[in-house]
Amino acid sequence: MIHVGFVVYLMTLKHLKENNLELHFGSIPLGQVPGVEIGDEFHLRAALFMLGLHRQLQGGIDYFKHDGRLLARSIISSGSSRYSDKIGNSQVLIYSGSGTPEKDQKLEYGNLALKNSIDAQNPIRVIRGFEETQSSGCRSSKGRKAMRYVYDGLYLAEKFWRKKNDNGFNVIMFQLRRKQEQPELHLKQVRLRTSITFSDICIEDITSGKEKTPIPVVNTIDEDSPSSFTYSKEMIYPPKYSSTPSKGCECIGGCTDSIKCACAVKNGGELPFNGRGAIVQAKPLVYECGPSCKCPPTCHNRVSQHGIKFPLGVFKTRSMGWGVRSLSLIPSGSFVCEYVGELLKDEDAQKRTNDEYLFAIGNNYYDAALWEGLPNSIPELQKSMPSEEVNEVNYTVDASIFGNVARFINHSCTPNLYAQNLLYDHGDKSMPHIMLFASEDIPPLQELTYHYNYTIDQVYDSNGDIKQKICLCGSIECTGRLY
Ligand SMILES: C[S@@+](CC[C@H](N)C(=O)[O-])C[C@H]1O[C@@H](n2cnc3c(N)ncnc32)[C@H](O)[C@@H]1O
Repeated sequence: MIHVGFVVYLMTLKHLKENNLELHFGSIPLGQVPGVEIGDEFHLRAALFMLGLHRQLQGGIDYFKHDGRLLARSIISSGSSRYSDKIGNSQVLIYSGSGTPEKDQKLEYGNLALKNSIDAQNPIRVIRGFEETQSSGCRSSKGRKAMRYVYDGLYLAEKFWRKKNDNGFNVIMFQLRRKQEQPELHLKQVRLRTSITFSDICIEDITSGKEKTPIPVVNTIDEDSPSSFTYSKEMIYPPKYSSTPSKGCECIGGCTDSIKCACAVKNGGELPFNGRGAIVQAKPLVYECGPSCKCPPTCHNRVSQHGIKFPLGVFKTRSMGWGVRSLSLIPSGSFVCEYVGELLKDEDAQKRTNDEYLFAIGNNYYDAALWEGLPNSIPELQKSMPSEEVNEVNYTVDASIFGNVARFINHSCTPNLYAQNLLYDHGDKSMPHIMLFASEDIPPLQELTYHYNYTIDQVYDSNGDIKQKICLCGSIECTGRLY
C-alpha cells in the first residue's frame, strides 16, 4: 500500500516540475512568507516546500546563493527535548549542523550557508519539528507516528563551534537568536489553522487524475466527505448543440501586433493579458485565441484554455460546507479555474432539484457596471453588448452532477476572485466560458471566493416564492444575505 504522505510528496514534485513552480517559489523573499504566521502548523514537508517556507524536502537547512555565496534561508529544528512547553521561552536556539553521526561534519552546503549568515545577519525562518502519534481524522489512522511542523518565526545566526559527538566525530553547532518584536510561540497555543495531517486527507485527488495537478480534499473539522459527483474538466454542452466557430487570427508566429491581430481587435485593440499571463482588466467579455487561429499554443493570448496551473485544495470550512484554497501564492490577475458543469437553458436549470451548484451566466454578463467606461472605439465589444430582452436563450451552468473544483468555491462579499466571461473555442456570446481570475495577490492557504452576484429577493423556489439565504462569509463588509 502506498503511504498517503508519499503520494502527496510525489504529487508535489510532479506539480512543481510541470508548472515550473520552483522558480515561483524562488521569488519568495527572505524572512516572512506571505500568509504564514507564527504558530501555523503543518504535517507535511511537502506543504512547507509548496508554500516556500522551507524549500528542502529532506535537508534541515534551506539555503540559496546570494552575490556568489551561500546563505541560509530556513532551518527545521526537529525532535528536541531541550524545548519546554513554552518553546519561545529561550530566545536562543542551539542547532546542530547537517551530516551523518558517523562522519565529521564539514563546513559545506547548508552548514556553510548558516556560517555565512552569521556575517550577513539575514533573517532565517525557524520551523520546529515534533514527532506525534496520530489519533483522529476523516480516515482514522490511530497510532501512526507522524511529524508536526510549527513555524516559530525569524532568527539571526550568532556563532558556530565544533564539538565531538558520542561516536567521536566532529559536529558543527550553531547558535541562533530569535528576532525581537515577534509574538511568542507557546506550544499549547499553536493554532491549527493550517494543519493538515495524513489522516485528514479524505481524498487524495478529487479529479481522479483528470487535472494535471491533483486536488486533495482535506477535512480537519469532522468525519464528512464531499457527496459524489463526476469530475469533468470541460463544460458539458446540450446534446444537440453545435458550436459556432469564431473567426481566428492570422498571426503565424504569435500575436504581437495589436492592430493586425484579429483577436486583439476583438478585445478592443489590445491583448487582455500581460507578459506574465495575468489578465489586465475585468471586461464583460474577453477573447482568447482559439482553434481557428494560426498562432501557436504558446501565444500570450491563450491563458485560461490551458487549464488550472496553481495547486488547489478542497477543504471543509467551519460554516459554509466545503471550500477551496490555494496551496501556493497566486499573483493578482492569474487564471485560477473555469466554472465547469452542464450547460442548461435557464428554464431547464430551474427544474433541477439541487440548486446549490448553479451559475447563471447572465448574472455577471448583464452587469451594467462592467460595460460602463468601455470606450466606443471597441466595436466588437459594443456589438457584443448583450441584452437580456433580445437574447432568446439564457444559460446556466449546473455543476451538481458534473463539475470541477470550482463547484466548491464559496461566495464572499469581499472576494479574491472574479468571474470573467471568455470565448476562445466557439463564438456563441450567450454561452461564454466562466473563467475565475485572482483579483488580488492571494497568499497560500487563503480561501478562494468570488461574488455570486445574486440580486436580493430575486431568487425563487419552484413555487415561485422568494428564497432567502444568510451569507456566512464573515467579511466585515458582509451584506448579510447571499440572496
Ligand atoms: C457552489 S456551492 C459552494 C460549495 C459548497 N460550500 C459545498 O459544500 O459544496 C454554493 C453553496 O455553498 C454555500 N455557500 C457558499 N458561500 C456561502 C456563503 N457566503 N454563506 C453561506 N453559504 C454559502 C451555499 O449553500 C451555496 O448554495
